[in-house]
Amino acid sequence: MTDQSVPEARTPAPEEGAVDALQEGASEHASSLEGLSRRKLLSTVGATGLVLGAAGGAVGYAARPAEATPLTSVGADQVMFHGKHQPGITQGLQARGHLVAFDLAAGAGRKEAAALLRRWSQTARRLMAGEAATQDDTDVARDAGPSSLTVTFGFGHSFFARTGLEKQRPSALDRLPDFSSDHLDKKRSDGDLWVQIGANDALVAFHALRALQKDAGSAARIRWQMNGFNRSPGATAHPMTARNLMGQIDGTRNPKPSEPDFDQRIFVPSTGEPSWMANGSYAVVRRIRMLLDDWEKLPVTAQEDVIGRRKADGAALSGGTETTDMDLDKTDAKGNLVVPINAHARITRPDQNGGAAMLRRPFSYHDGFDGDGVPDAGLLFVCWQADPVRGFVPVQRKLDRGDALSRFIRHEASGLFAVPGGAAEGEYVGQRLLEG
Ligand SMILES: C=CC1=C(C)c2cc3[nH]c(cc4nc(cc5[nH]c(cc1n2)c(C)c5CCC(=O)O)C(CCC(=O)O)=C4C)c(C)c3C=C
Ligand SMILES: [Fe+2]
Repeated sequence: MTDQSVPEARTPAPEEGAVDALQEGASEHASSLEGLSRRKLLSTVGATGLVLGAAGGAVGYAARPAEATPLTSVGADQVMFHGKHQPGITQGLQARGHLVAFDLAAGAGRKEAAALLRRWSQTARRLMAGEAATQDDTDVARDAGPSSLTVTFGFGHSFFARTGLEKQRPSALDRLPDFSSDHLDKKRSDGDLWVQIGANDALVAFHALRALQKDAGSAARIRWQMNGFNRSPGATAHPMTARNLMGQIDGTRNPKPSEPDFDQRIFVPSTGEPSWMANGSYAVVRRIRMLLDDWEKLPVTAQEDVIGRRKADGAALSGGTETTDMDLDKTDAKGNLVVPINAHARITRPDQNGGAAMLRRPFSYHDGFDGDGVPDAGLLFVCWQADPVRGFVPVQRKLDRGDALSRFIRHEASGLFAVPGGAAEGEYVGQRLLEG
């Protein structure tokens, strides 16, 4: 029963009286609480019908049975760290996200990078399983289950020169072209290493962020960090496509894993080049500010023309429901196209871009208000593809020439990262690059 791999410092210390209560029907569990992982503790007591909670107004952690309070599935949901692909690509949107870029420290090279990726992978595996990070865990995520935590690691263009691995740099990682409408802040762009953290609990996500930052030690320092969010699971009456901060249903036409060409579009094939990128993917990250003061002045019908879809239910302006195919040729009584020629959802379609497709998996962000009250809010646009030159780039080139949405958004930061395939048991992410 006891999981010796979990540091004692992270085990819950039941409040006085709590153990007594636990012993009613669960004495074997109460006596072996020491050493249980956070997740195992929750599921074990859950199975006995008892749930530990921090109820009762106690300061800090109080393992106290809260009768008939089930552990919600939000906390219990777990994503596996090991697998063919890294986590955090095909999973559903999480309520909380941190995007962080690190630069290797001066003097740190391939050896230090390998040790760092090993440490990071171990930490990510533990945290995603609901376990403690280290002996001196901060307890920030104590009481919570894994909460669908995912941690994803990527390498930026500059990583390869710093580690003497230029020959291993994929051509797909060539720098993105300049786009005429870009307003990029270089300090918040690019980076040697990129980490994406997502979870359905804000404390679980922050806990992972802090643990990974500590793991970086003297090998790497944070270059930039962005914090994002999505709707909380269970907030809507039934599962729905997400909304963004413009109020639109966003994600409707994302490629679906059930589609036959999904893997081909999103992942480097297992026989792909370079071989260390087998089953990996490329993430384009753009911090896109929404000019909400301008957007919110538009009547809803004008907003709908900008996108080409209805705001309420996401259906194409040509009719039907959210999932009905858009009729690009449909005209109204006056002969005008019902989906305007410059509508964002028309212009970005794969069939209008030589098949270019990407999996969009964004977080919204809000970093307060500028001095004049203008919101600094928008989309941390993260999209995944097997090759950005055939995914993001042609679509963004077209958007850069001006679609109807362009005057309401501004690209303020950018990054492109090679995200290797998932680590097998006993391996760390990027091992085939760093030790190959
Ligand atoms: C370069 C790629 C894209 C950027 C940048 C982008 C920014 C952006 N998009 C929205 C809102 C919506 N986008 C929608 C569809 C859509 N957008 C892209 C690409 C980029 N968007 C694609 C490939 C698609 C799907 C096209 C298709 O296959 O039909 C939609 C419609 C609903 C949907 O399908 O998701 C909305 C709404 C915002 C707000 C934004 C920048 C802030
Ligand atoms: Fe879009």
